[in-house]
Amino acid sequence: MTVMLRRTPVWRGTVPGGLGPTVVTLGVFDGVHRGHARLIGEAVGIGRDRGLPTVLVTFDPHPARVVGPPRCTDALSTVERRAELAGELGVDAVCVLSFTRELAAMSPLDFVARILAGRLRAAAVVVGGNFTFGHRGAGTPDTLRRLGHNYGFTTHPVDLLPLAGTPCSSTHIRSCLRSGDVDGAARALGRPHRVQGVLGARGQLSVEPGTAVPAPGLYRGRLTDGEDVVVEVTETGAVVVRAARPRTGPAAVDFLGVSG
Ligand SMILES: Cc1cc2nc3c(=O)[nH]c(=O)nc-3n(C[C@H](O)[C@H](O)[C@H](O)COP(=O)(O)O)c2cc1C
Ligand SMILES: Nc1ncnc2c1ncn2[C@@H]1O[C@H](COP(=O)(O)OP(=O)(O)OP(=O)(O)O)[C@@H](O)[C@H]1O
Repeated sequence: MTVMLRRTPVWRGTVPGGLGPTVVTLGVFDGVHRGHARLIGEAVGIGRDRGLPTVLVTFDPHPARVVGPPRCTDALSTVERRAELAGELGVDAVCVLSFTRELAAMSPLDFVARILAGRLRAAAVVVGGNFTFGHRGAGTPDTLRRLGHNYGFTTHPVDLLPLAGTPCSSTHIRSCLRSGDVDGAARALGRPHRVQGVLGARGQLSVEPGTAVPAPGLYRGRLTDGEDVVVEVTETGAVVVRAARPRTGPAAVDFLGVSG
């Protein structure tokens, strides 16, 4: 288990002693979209009311890369960016669980006993109404509520934030990006979609494999140092930044809209 504390770059190891009891919110949280923000807001509120730290528990890689039917899991954010955004929303610590086949095989009871109650000493658990966990996704918010009676935590299922009739979801944002609808992605995220990577001499932005980039086309973008740029996504999915002031090295570009 990796733990990242706000203003601490990366903490690797077990949950630091003295962190618990905690308020825990659970899920992948890719992109930290507006629905996730509702959930995190609820968790942070409970943490403040009870005087407890709020811990966001996330999974890496995306569980759907390890188990279940294949589906698009292109990453809307790196784990570090997820942690940064969660920190901005008031989360005190982020635990990254390696989603392995071994973890996937854990029963809901084992996950609660060993991880939620055992290591995190959860006093409250906040999840979306559609959250599932444990082998074959058998655990639900109701399972958490029942187990919580024995393990001493309260369970807080949160209604899913809708977006034009359907729940706001990472899947919806990935689908917006695949069709080049960066405005739709931004509406669900609550901010422009950001792609991080390393800028090369000809403006090419090298990104981690499996990063969600918009459909091929030309976009208005902004580098995180504030410069407005044109960004081309090529037919092969390469990202090329056309900046007046070329530079190289680590960079991030926000997709503001379609160009032209
Ligand atoms: C301990 C544990 C075991 C899991 N086992 C499975 C599994 O066997 N099959 C599966 O499709 N998903 C499994 N999952 C993934 C969950 O169903 C779910 O995708 C994950 O908890 C992320 O929730 P979210 O999609 O609401 O963010 C497991 C999750 C956990 C925490
Ligand atoms: N629209 C929403 N409103 C409130 N909570 C949400 C919403 N969408 C997801 N959640 C909750 O946020 C946590 C993280 O969920 P998850 O990362 O699976 O989001 P997602 O957007 O549904 O992802 P994906 O589309 O990839 O399945 C879970 O507890 C989930 O129930």
